[in-house]
Amino acid sequence: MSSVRVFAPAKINLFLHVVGRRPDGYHLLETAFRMLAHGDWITLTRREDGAIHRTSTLAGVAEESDLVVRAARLMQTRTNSRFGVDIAVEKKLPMGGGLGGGSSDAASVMLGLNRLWGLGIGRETLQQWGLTLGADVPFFLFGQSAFAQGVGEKLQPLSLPPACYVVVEPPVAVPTGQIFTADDLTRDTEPTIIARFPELPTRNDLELVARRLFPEVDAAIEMLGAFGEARMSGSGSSVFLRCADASEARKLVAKLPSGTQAWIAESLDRHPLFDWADSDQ
Ligand SMILES: C[C@](O)(CO)[C@H](O)COP(=O)(O)OP(=O)(O)OC[C@H]1O[C@@H](n2ccc(N)nc2=O)[C@H](O)[C@@H]1O
Ligand SMILES: Nc1ncnc2c1ncn2[C@@H]1O[C@H](COP(=O)(O)OP(=O)(O)OP(=O)(O)O)[C@@H](O)[C@H]1O
Repeated sequence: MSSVRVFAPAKINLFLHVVGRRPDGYHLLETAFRMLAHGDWITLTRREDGAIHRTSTLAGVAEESDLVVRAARLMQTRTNSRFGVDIAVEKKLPMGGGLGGGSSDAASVMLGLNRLWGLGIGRETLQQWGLTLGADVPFFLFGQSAFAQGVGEKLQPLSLPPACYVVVEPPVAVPTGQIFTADDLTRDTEPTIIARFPELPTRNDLELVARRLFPEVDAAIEMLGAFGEARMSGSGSSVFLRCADASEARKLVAKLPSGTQAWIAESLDRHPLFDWADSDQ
């Protein structure tokens, strides 16, 4: 095998509570992550000369700072692999959309190279390495619905019934750092107890700040909220709503104003590359 085409799913945060702040300024979170069957596609072609290249373009992101290239370099450095790779990304997920697109791309490259370069690295090791690329990367490597603590790296499996979601992408990219540094962000939500989720009331603590700073997010929550409990994912901008089934989701999307960027996706219980990580000894 010298070439693989791999999927990089979106994630949504079913809730997101900010429960504290670390001395380095990073925030302690409690969140429930779930993957969706909608995402980017990445083709990895092994190179024998050790070079790592991105062969597609991504507006505003230079090759060396692209998370797919950084993920490949990380795998090469940590394992001393003699192989290289050409990476082509078919980008479907918006940047600054709160759907973890960049993190998911990075995780799929790590899993893809684990197989393409014959590395056999264990899942927990990959999760530790992945955290250096972004807070959401360990979740995608974990590969199943999860309750997360810390900055998102302490993960426990979460059993959730299958569900269908409508996701609206407002026409704006939200910089995550701008939301976390806002003066009016509340940082003292009581820690929740995983055993009591989903009975306990939850919310996304980043939502109020994002709505204030980005009117497009506010408008999307108002629009989708007319049909049920619409919620923002991550630090925004995307907004999601759970529907009873795909047929209800299609009816709902048909009622949205023309020009709305919206899609429907089923939940994904297992990452398609889950088996490409070994278990740690
Ligand atoms: C909000 C979430 O999407 C929830 O899943 C993630 O925690 C965000 O993860 P991410 O996009 O990978 O964020 P990063 O690129 O690591 O962080 C961007 C900036 O957001 C702030 N940040 C991020 C995560 C966190 N737990 N606390 C923070 O304060 C930091 O200022 C950081 O410099
Ligand atoms: N392959 C990549 N795909 C997307 N963004 C990338 C990639 N590589 C680097 N980036 C940078 O990372 C930033 C965050 O991108 P990403 O799509 O992960 O945001 P997000 O959907 O808001 O994620 P999160 O839910 O983690 O906040 C982008 O604005 C971009 O500058």
